[in-house]
Amino acid sequence: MADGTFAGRTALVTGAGTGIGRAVSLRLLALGATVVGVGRRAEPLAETAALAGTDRFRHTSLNIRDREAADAFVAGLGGLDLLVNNAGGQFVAPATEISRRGFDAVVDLNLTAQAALVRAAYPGLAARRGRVVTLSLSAPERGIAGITHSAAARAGMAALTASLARRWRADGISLFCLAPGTVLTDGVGDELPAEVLARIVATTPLGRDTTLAEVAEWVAALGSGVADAVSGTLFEVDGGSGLVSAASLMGQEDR
Ligand SMILES: CCC/C=C/C(=O)SCCNC(=O)CCNC(=O)[C@H](O)C(C)(C)COP(=O)([O-])OP(=O)([O-])OC[C@H]1O[C@@H](n2cnc3c(N)ncnc32)[C@H](O)[C@@H]1OP(=O)([O-])[O-]
Ligand SMILES: NC(=O)C1=CN([C@@H]2O[C@H](COP(=O)(O)OP(=O)(O)OC[C@H]3O[C@@H](n4cnc5c(N)ncnc54)[C@H](OP(=O)(O)O)[C@@H]3O)[C@@H](O)[C@H]2O)C=CC1
Repeated sequence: MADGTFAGRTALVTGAGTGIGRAVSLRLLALGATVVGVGRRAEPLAETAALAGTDRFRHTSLNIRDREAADAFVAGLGGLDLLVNNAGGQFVAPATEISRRGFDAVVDLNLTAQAALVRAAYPGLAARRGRVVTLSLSAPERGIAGITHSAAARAGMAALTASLARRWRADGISLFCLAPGTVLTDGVGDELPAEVLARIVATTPLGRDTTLAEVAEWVAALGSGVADAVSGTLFEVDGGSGLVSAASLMGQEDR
């Protein structure tokens, strides 16, 4: 993306204090955007602000699962050029060991709360003919044993994105899902043992992880408008890992 691509544009990035959300925020800022970063914890957001070194980064503690607070916050932003629905995640567990509360928490974070953010952002996006980029997982519709709750939620978000794209085209709004392969963030490191991560990366056809810089550039490109001939699509920017990793994150004994 060329310098200044986002000058005068405003983006909301969820999960902006860590990993992918931080990298995306810094890239959008470098391209001239004003970025509103949210997450539950103030400290990582403040670290992103220090790295950004510009008053074009504004940050606020917000739990996107707190529906009333999230709706009010998004409404208060007014016109919005880009929503980056990045806050998400799950825990790895056999399907038979996921409690009702555990299932609900993951579906709430990765589908219901993300969908509510998109809904809340609609007036602001329509005012600016804006875009939505939702971070997702590769090939959720082909199944990912070990994170069945998250695969179900991400497939739901992909379906919602496609459904809204059909209707919101008339308002000039484009929506995308972006599934990176393995991005070696602290978040994924906390979630999966190092040997599992190494196996996933080693079996990726490209032979490596997806870098933060690659993910950030893809989000910037999708958010910029260069891809507006497309809408409603899930892009798998994963080095082919979705082709081979749909089997299991856990091993054959998973139920
Ligand atoms: C993996 C492939 C590539 C993907 C990479 C990434 O996504 S990188 C991004 C990586 N980053 C992230 O993933 C970060 C985002 N993740 C999160 O914010 C949270 O982990 C959460 C949303 C998944 C749960 O949020 P919350 O605060 O609502 O959770 P809570 O503590 O209140 O528990 C609710 C229920 O869940 C249950 N439970 C929890 N852990 C386990 C477990 N290991 N086992 C079994 N169950 C578990 C817990 O027991 C409870 O049920 P119970 O016992 O009452 O019946
Ligand atoms: N890393 C990878 O290999 C891959 C990652 N992804 C997806 O990309 C996204 C970012 O992942 P990554 O950067 O690696 O992981 P992180 O764990 O670093 O990022 C998750 C971010 O979301 C925020 N967050 C979590 N829950 C909430 C909430 N309820 N309200 C507000 N913010 C919340 C966290 O901040 P806080 O805790 O302060 O709220 C954190 O900043 C996730 O959706 C992840 O599933 C997809 C495929 C692969």
